[in-house]
Amino acid sequence: MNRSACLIFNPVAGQSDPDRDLAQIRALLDPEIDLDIYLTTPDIDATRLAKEAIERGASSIIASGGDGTLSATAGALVGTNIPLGIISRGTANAFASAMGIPDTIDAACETILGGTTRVVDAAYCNGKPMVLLAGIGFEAEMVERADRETKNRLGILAYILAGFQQLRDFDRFEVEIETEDKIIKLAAAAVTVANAAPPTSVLAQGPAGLIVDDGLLDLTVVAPVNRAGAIAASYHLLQTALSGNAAEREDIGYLRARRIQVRTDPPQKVVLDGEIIGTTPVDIECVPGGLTLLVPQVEEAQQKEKLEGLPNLTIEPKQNSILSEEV
Ligand SMILES: Nc1ncnc2c1ncn2[C@@H]1O[C@H](COP(=O)(O)OP(=O)(O)OP(=O)(O)O)[C@@H](O)[C@H]1O
Repeated sequence: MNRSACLIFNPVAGQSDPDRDLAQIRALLDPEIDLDIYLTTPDIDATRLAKEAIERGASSIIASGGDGTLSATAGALVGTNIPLGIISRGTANAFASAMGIPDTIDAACETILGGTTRVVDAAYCNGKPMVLLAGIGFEAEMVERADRETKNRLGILAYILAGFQQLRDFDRFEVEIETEDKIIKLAAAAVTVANAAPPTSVLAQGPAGLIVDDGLLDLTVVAPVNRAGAIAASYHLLQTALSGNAAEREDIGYLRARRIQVRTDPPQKVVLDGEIIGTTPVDIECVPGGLTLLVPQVEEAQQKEKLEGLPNLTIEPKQNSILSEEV
C-alpha cells in the first residue's frame, strides 16, 4: 500500500516557476505517496494548513516553499511526532541547510522517498514555535531591509546587501541575558539565540557547529566597539562557521542553556525564523526532541566529479588513455 502525505505548497515562494515545480514534485512522489495537496494563499498560511492536516489525522506532512512556509509548517508540528518532509524553494533555504536536507527538488524528493527520520529539538520564543533562531539587533534589521521586491530581483544577494547597509548604521544597546543559573549584562550590537542555524546565519556562529539534538539553545552575542570592529567580527564569525572552530575574538561571546531570556534597553526588533515578530524582551525555551524530520539516510559522500548539466557537454572515453594501457 502507498504511503500518504499532506503536501503544503507555497505557489509564490522563491523565483522559480511554481507550476513546473509542483509538476516535478508530483512526478517524483506520486508513484509512491498518495499526496493530498494544499496551496497556501495570502489568507490561508502554512500554519493553518498544517494544523488542519493534523486534525484530519495526516500520517506525514511535506512542506514546500521558502523558509517562511517551512518554519510555519514545522512550528505547527512541534510535539506531534508527525514526520515532516522538506522541499525547499525559497531565497535563502536556511531551514534545509541547517538541518542537512538537500535543497534541490530532485534530491529533496529522494530524501522523502528513501530517507530516514531524525528527531531534533525545537523551541518556543514568547510562546511562538521556533525551529531555527531568534535574532535581536542586526539580524532583525537585515530581514526588514531585504524586502520582497529586492528578494525577487536579487535572491540571496538581497540579504547580503541588507547586511552591508545595516553595518553602515551600526548601533549598540544595553542587554541583560538570563539563563537557568546566571544573569549577564553587557552592551551589544546583536544577540542571536539559535536552536539550529545554517553557516550563512553568521551571527549565530559563536560556538560554531550547532548541535540540533542536544536539548540546548546556543546564544551568540556580538559586541564590537565600532563599525570596523563590527565588520571584523562578522568576518570572524563567517570563518568560525566555515572552519567549525568556535569564535575567539573578545567582542564575541557564546553560551548554551535550556532557557534564555533577553531584555534590552532600548527595546530591539526581534526576528523569529525569518519573520519580524515584535520587540524585546524575549523568553526562549528549548523543546528537546520536539520535531521529527525526514532526512537523508547518510551524509552525502563528497562527489569526486560533477560535470552533468554544463552547457554543450560531451564526454568521450579515451581509447588509448594511460589508464586503459595500464589495465
Ligand atoms: N498564494 C499566495 N499568494 C501570495 N502570497 C502568498 C501565497 N502563499 C503564501 N504567501 C506568502 O508567502 C510568504 C511566505 O513565503 P516563503 O517564506 O515561503 O517564501 P520566500 O519568501 O520566497 O522564501 P524566503 O523566506 O527564503 O525568501 C508569506 O508571507 C505568505 O503570506
